[in-house]
Amino acid sequence: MADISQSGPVFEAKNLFKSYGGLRATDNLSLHLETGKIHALIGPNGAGKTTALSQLSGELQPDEGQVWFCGQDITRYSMPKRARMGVARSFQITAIFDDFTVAENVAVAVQSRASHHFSFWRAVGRDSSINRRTDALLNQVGLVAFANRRAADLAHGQKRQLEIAMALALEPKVLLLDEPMAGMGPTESAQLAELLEQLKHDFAILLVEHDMNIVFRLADMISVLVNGAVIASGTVDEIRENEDVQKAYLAEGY
Ligand SMILES: Nc1ncnc2c1ncn2[C@@H]1O[C@H](COP(=O)(O)OP(=O)(O)OP(=O)(O)O)[C@@H](O)[C@H]1O
Repeated sequence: MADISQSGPVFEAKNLFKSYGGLRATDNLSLHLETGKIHALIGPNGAGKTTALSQLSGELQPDEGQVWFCGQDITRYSMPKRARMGVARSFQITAIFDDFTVAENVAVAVQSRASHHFSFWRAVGRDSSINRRTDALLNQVGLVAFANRRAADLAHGQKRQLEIAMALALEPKVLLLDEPMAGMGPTESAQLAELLEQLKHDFAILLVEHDMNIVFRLADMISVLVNGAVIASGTVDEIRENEDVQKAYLAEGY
């Protein structure tokens, strides 16, 4: 079992390298995540953000380097195993069933978690505990009013909220969010940003995001990736003022 009582970073990447042929997509990448903080990973198109995220989630193995979670080396663990331990990647591991209602989708996720978590069933009735947990998750992400709506009929932003509820059903400690605002209008983005701000108190969050307004609003820490390497890491103010970042990235109008 992972030790979650230790202090310090809950999740850490140490000196990751990943190459495709002659292309170094990840070049000595290190970063750490702490509970209560959002760490944004930004960089121009092709900088290696998705490749990095995939190594953190377990979808991709690094050529070199390590990934640590709660004091345990999880580098060789698969994505499902990491997810069960508490490392959730949204929005690619969660598949919404279009013909199910919103509540049914969340209930499926709750049930799948429960099947790996025997103590969940002790002393409580099976269905009522699933329903209670489902209701709590719908409440947490602001979808209670849509519980009985077909998932296919949700607006784009609501689907993202549903995906977050499904990710939270896994009882994660770490949330790896891959461009959660993609395809959203300003109102939906603002709503999701508000939700992430609430969630961050309980989780360690890595946010890969193109929308710099959202990044500057939400992030506690920012790492800037260029050609697979972190060229700067710091607070929002530090990154805004960093000349290398301005030259390599912000000046390009991102
Ligand atoms: N499976 C692969 N085979 C070969 N090259 C790859 C593969 N996956 C990614 N790459 C290359 O690695 C580099 C980093 O890609 P990646 O998708 O991680 O960047 P990104 O920062 O997420 O880009 P974007 O912001 O456009 O999504 C790119 O040059 C890309 O073409």
